[in-house]
Amino acid sequence: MGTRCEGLRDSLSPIAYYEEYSHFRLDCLKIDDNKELSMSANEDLAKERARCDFNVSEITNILDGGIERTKQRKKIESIALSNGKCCDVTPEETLGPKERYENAIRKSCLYTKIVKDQVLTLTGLEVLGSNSSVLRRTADAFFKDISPFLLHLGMFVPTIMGQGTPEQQSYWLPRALDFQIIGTYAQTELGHGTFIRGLETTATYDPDTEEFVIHSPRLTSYKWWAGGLGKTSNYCIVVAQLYTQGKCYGIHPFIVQIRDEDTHMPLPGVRVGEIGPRMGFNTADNGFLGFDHYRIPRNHMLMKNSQVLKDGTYVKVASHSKLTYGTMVFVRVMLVNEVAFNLAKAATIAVRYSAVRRQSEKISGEPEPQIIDYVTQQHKLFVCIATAHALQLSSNWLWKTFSAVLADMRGGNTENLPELHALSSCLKALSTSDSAALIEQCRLACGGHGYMLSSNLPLLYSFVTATRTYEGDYTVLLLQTARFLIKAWEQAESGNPVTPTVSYMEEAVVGNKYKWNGSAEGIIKAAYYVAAGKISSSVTSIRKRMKNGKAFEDAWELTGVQLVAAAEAHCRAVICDVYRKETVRLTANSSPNVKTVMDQLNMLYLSHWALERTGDLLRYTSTTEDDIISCQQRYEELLAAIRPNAVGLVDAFDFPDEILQSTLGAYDGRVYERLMEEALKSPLNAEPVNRSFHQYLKPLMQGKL
Ligand SMILES: CCCCCCCC/C=C\CCCCCCCC(=O)SCCNC(=O)CCNC(=O)[C@H](O)C(C)(C)COP(=O)(O)OP(=O)(O)OC[C@H]1O[C@@H](n2cnc3c(N)ncnc32)[C@H](O)[C@@H]1OP(=O)(O)O
Ligand SMILES: Cc1cc2nc3c(=O)[nH]c(=O)nc-3n(C[C@H](O)[C@H](O)[C@H](O)COP(=O)(O)OP(=O)(O)OC[C@H]3O[C@@H](n4cnc5c(N)ncnc54)[C@H](O)[C@@H]3O)c2cc1C
Repeated sequence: MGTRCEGLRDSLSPIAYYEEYSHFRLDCLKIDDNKELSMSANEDLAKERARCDFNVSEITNILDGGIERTKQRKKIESIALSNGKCCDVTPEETLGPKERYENAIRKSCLYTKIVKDQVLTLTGLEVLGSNSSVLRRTADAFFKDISPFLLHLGMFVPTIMGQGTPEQQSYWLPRALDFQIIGTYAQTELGHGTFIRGLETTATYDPDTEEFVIHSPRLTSYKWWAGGLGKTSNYCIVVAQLYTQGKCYGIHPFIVQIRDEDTHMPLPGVRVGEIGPRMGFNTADNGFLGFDHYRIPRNHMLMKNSQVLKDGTYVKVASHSKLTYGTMVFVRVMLVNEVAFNLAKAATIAVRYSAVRRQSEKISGEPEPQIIDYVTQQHKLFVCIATAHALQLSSNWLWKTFSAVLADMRGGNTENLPELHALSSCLKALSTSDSAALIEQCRLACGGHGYMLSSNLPLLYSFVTATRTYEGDYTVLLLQTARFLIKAWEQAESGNPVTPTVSYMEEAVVGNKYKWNGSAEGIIKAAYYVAAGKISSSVTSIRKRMKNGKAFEDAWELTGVQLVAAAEAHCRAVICDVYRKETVRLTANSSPNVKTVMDQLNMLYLSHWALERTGDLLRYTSTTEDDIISCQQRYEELLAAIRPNAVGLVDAFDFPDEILQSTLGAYDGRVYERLMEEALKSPLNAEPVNRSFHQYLKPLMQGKL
């Protein structure tokens, strides 16, 4: 698929295996003689591109954040892709767990070298911050699954940057950025993931030696899950309960060396390993880690937010108690972009495939239509394109909000941190949950072939569905947002000013019912009214329960289902609002056809969610059945209007084949040829008869077992 890259045949044993079976493979390919396997591009896709009525690169530039950023992305992509060593000769998913991991390390080192030698010199450190999505895109040309180094750049480095003092940063960052050390982020334990105040690993300060003693008192205190921890990392951030002068001060981050820098052997007092096969992330050596009274120097505690002095005195530096959670907030912000990118990939695969695939007859005896011409298929797919746009634009907006709050906090102002926490929590929850569901929808839209790993859809799903859990589970994060919403509601009720993202409450607390109008702005306002209605209902339930004698905590817990729904509705309204405003802003100077198609996608998203939430609209606004009927009609008109531009729209995501890594989604649409090429690489096709025939089947068939 894409350009197959050679040149790595001697680096791994599976390659030799491949060499052997390639004779058999060549035999099979004799099918070529019958001209069944065509090398030319698919005609239907070519026709689709010819009928697209807008300038594809204009939308690419909008999504990239401007023409200059597109140019820079393409430059970085071409550096990485022209290296010619990115692809596997043997599909990575056909390797055993050990070979797969070793292959992932080989590719990670290769990729890191390219980034260090060529990309960083071109872009500077910026590529690790707001521009890191470029690295993520390019990395996908190397990894179908996950790089074992993901947590190094994704969390180890950001934690040092966010939690270390300037001195600690100047000591650790050069080593980490130069990959002299490789680290990860070990917070979750066997016994606790969500409730981090309940973590059990301890870090007890010993003033005599000026060291911390890191200890895992019981099985449930073992660190569990950290990516790259099992075999790759020699350092990691360990989050542990800090004890000094006989008192526990709660969880704090420490940099802990776990393996010898030369031999890579686990250090005495450290027990580390890999946690075993998982649904996805199988090349990321997620690990476990335990300590037996393991000592680290005092200055290995990351001390930007709080310090332990030589004599053991604890000093709180930060002005907000939750600043230690900063890395999690940062990664939640990054994840919105991450899942938008993965959804865009899935949409590209499924839309291109649906233009190539022909199935059934609309009218008996007539040629089979492209499946993309079924309105039900359009219903499955176009919302995926629209959601990828919605999340991409929301992620850019969230990044700006995050950067502004960070700048405030550098000046000591943490006033906007609760709003940022509420926003990043719900956007992380919804974006990951929507993307996982829609990627699965893309897979289902591709029928049986979507089930093939070579389509890349199953791997995309297994990766993205994990994002719903890690970095804060969906429900738990929505409940965090709900805390903020309920407080804001109470503020609005008592006539006090509220922050911008909840300003809709000021109007809603008065008790007006919103009158439906089908414009974009009308639907957004309705969405805010639904959110307000759900928040108001939750507040009423909590108060009623408290009136009946429940404590606040119990009343809150019993209202949990409504609170999650309220936070979901709030976040949906925010996404709809941001998506609309950003679309209008970003297409202000676009050519008319780009403006039209972007507006259609935006309206499709808004109508889709209005129809999905019909019950809420009928309950919390004065929307009527006739309004719903006209919304449905508008939605179906939009499907028809978008149809001719569907392939152009996914082309605008601008994924090179090497990054898409899909038999079904490659640019030229040679779907069937690629499926067969990939099938022939299956290790089971290495020989005409498998040895199990002689060992088991034959004796069974001949009654000799
Ligand atoms: C080639 C590479 C390129 C690089 C690019 C990278 C791309 C990136 C993509 C991918 C990389 C990443 C891959 C990652 C892999 C996975 C990593 C992991 O999973 S690491 C583990 C994460 N673990 C969690 O997230 C635990 C979730 N749990 C929690 O966050 C907390 O325990 C929580 C929030 C559920 C409760 O915390 P409480 O118990 O301390 O807090 P309470 O008592 O409930 O609240 C007190 C107050 O503090 C606020 N609060 C809580 N958290 C806050 C926060 N973070 N900020 C501000 N306020 C917060 C609350 O809202 C509350 O506020 P009021 O009192 O109501 O006003
Ligand atoms: C692929 C993957 C990679 C990961 N990588 C890392 C890593 O690198 N480093 C790291 O430290 N961790 C990592 N994790 C761990 C991850 O952060 C946790 O799994 C996650 O935070 C959820 O915690 P948990 O597993 O303890 O689930 P639990 O908290 O046990 O949740 C189980 C269920 O209980 C519910 N629940 C829990 N608490 C509440 C509540 N208060 N109210 C209502 N419902 C609740 C949840 O909604 C969920 O349905 C990774 C996880 C995965 C799957």
